[in-house]
Amino acid sequence: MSISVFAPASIGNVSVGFDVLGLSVKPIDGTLLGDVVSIVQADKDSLSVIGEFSNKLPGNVKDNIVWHCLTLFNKAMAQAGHNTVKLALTLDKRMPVGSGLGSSACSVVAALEGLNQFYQQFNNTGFNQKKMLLMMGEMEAQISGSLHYDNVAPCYLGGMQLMVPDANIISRDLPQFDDCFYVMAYPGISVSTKAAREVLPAHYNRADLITFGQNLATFVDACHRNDKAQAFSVLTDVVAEKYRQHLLPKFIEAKQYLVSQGCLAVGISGSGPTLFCVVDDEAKANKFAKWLKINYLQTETDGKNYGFVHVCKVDNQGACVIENDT
Ligand SMILES: Nc1ncnc2c1ncn2[C@@H]1O[C@H](COP(=O)(O)OP(=O)(O)OP(=O)(O)O)[C@@H](O)[C@H]1O
Ligand SMILES: N[C@@H](CCO)C(=O)O
Repeated sequence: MSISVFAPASIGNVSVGFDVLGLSVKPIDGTLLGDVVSIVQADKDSLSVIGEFSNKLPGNVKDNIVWHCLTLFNKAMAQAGHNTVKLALTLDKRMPVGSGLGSSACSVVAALEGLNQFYQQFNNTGFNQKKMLLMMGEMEAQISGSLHYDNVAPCYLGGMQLMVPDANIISRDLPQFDDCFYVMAYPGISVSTKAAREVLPAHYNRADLITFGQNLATFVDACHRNDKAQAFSVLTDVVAEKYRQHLLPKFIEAKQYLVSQGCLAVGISGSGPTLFCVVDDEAKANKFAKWLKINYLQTETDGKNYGFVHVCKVDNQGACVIENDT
């Protein structure tokens, strides 16, 4: 028996909800923007890493977050009194590391959901959604140095997710705007989440605190009322963007251009360097994607260009089984 699970890219923060809001996205051309983990029963536990961005990961597979997911999952199964078997895992690392697209979250979600789906079919065991989210949060915290669900929750559940301070709920699905396009521009350079958190101030002034609360509350209210104009008029980040934008070459110029051309909003996806731009017109989305390809992509220190631009919509499905051979 073998199973493959895909976990999609996501926009952490969505500008107004630092650490508490996230949106899952999928390219409209059908590209699989996310990681895939495949699992098959074997004589011993193993992990192989393949894919375009596999060479950016630790050389020792035991340092790969997917291996840690297997260890954590097996421990939880033992604690619950469930049997486990030896497994061969393959990670297809399709997501660039340190991209702001929730790359580690994609690996964590694909691995844990893959294991859960495997055991549900293998011996009718496994865990509920809440336990799964808790394990995903624990793995994401281990890798990025702080507990935040704004990538793992949308990646796992799909749609737009608002993290709530209630351990019994963790994440709430927010209504979002089906006619919107999210142009995602990954410039091809890496920004570590840890480093991008270290540049943030430890304290914020009262004016920023009030603006933050007002923007997030207005955005959530507008989503519930399906008021697109109001929602995107307040999509402004006073917590991270001004402190991080110097880590993103050409971000300020790109934002200025896109805003001048009438997009609904522009922001940093997660901790960057990916830029996201929201529009409700496909022709405009394609035009901006073309512009970003020419003007936002960078050359890495090895002289190569790893960047890409995708026109996306919201991925309402989240993690899903893409192959199931029983
Ligand atoms: N399967 C994996 N996927 C991604 N990163 C991994 C994985 N396994 C180990 N790592 C390590 O975890 C760290 C991830 O760093 P970081 O949190 O900055 O990246 P990220 O999750 O890709 O960022 P982002 O959420 O902005 O896309 C890197 O040092 C990377 O080598
Ligand atoms: N909310 C996190 C997302 C990291 O991808 C941050 O901005 O640091």
